[in-house]
Amino acid sequence: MRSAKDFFSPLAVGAPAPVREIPAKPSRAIHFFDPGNPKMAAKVPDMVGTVDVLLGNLEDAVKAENKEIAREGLVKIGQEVDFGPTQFWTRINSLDSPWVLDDLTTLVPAIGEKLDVIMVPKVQGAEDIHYMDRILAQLEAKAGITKPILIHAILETARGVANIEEICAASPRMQGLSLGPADLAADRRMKTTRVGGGHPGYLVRADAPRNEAGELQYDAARTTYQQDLWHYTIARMVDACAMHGLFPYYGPFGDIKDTVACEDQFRNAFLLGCVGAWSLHPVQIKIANKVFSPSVEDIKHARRVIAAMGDGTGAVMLDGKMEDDASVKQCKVMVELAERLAATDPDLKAMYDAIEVD
Ligand SMILES: CC(=O)SCCNC(=O)CCNC(=O)[C@H](O)C(C)(C)COP(=O)(O)OP(=O)(O)OC[C@H]1O[C@@H](n2cnc3c(N)ncnc32)[C@H](O)[C@@H]1OP(=O)(O)O
Ligand SMILES: O=CC(=O)O
Ligand SMILES: [Mg+2]
Repeated sequence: MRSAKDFFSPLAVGAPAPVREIPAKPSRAIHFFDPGNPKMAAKVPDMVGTVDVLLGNLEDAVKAENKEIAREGLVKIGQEVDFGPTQFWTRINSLDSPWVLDDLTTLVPAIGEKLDVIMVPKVQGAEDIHYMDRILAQLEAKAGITKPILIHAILETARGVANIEEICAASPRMQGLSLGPADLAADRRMKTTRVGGGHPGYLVRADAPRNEAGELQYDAARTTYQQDLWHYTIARMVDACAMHGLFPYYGPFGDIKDTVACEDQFRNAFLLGCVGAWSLHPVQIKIANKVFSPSVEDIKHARRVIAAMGDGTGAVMLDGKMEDDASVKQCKVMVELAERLAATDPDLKAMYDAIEVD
């Protein structure tokens, strides 16, 4: 591990200086597209401004025989499209694949100045981030890139989850983490075959009722409550990210048609502290934009608490509830997020501006 003294030194002569703070840019939906799929690629220019992040995916979901076409397609898009307020990310192939070296040596010189973040799949430990950190510095130096490309790691191996702290702390380039529930389930030998989301078998059941004689009726109909398979990992990811100044994201929700359950899964992640989720299909962008933006009710309440709390210390009663130093901080989290999102989302700005605080 590098010492605190040289943590922020470039790892190659001529590479740009690492950032000291990860910019909190809107990233409610990280929208995946296959740059080698002509239909999807053609939609990218029109999606600019409608989604916070456009990500050209080179890894899983791109067939082995199309890896080069996808990489070339991404270079073309990167060179031709003006991304305006939308961030431009890519997911490269995994570090143990035969494609990743070509991904990096092609993308950084060709479109490195435009790429905000590189998502690295199947990260196992700090050694993977150190590898990326050094090679990116070398490539940036060689290509004369002026701003460092950030790294986003997917949490999708058991070892990656076990090493989550060292992954987050491995480089000043670390931008965030995403939960990768499909690969993680396989790697952990979980018994779900779904790409994210819940599972009807993962539940708790209400206690058995008793009959008039006081005997337990195990066969009686009982309410069951489906639980969230991903709660533990998401909560762990949120803590690690908050501690290290990074941003946590829920990953893919594969049941594209079930927009209702997708919204629930995204909302759980939002409530736990995630800033966004992946969108695999255009229909999921709207869901993420809605769920990861504080609601009008939340902002109305937060503004009332902040106003009532004055200098932010002490305790007051508002609508029959106690508010104090801690709850005003919770409210500020909401208001600051709303302001940040509203700065690039005029519809959201209009919605928040119309709120009247009584
Ligand atoms: C576990 C993981 O690693 S998840 C991350 C990797 N997976 C991905 O990136 C998957 C990305 N998404 C996709 O490949 C596709 O959305 C699929 C395969 C899920 C569904 O594709 P389709 O069956 O074509 O969906 P559908 O018919 O509803 O598409 C409607 C239109 O939206 C387009 N579209 C679909 N997905 C996308 C997308 N992600 N981005 C842009 N356009 C898209 C289609 O090309 C189609 O265009 P058309 O109207 O001009 O014909
Ligand atoms: O890459 C994502 C996953 O769920 O696997
Ligand atoms: Mg994966």
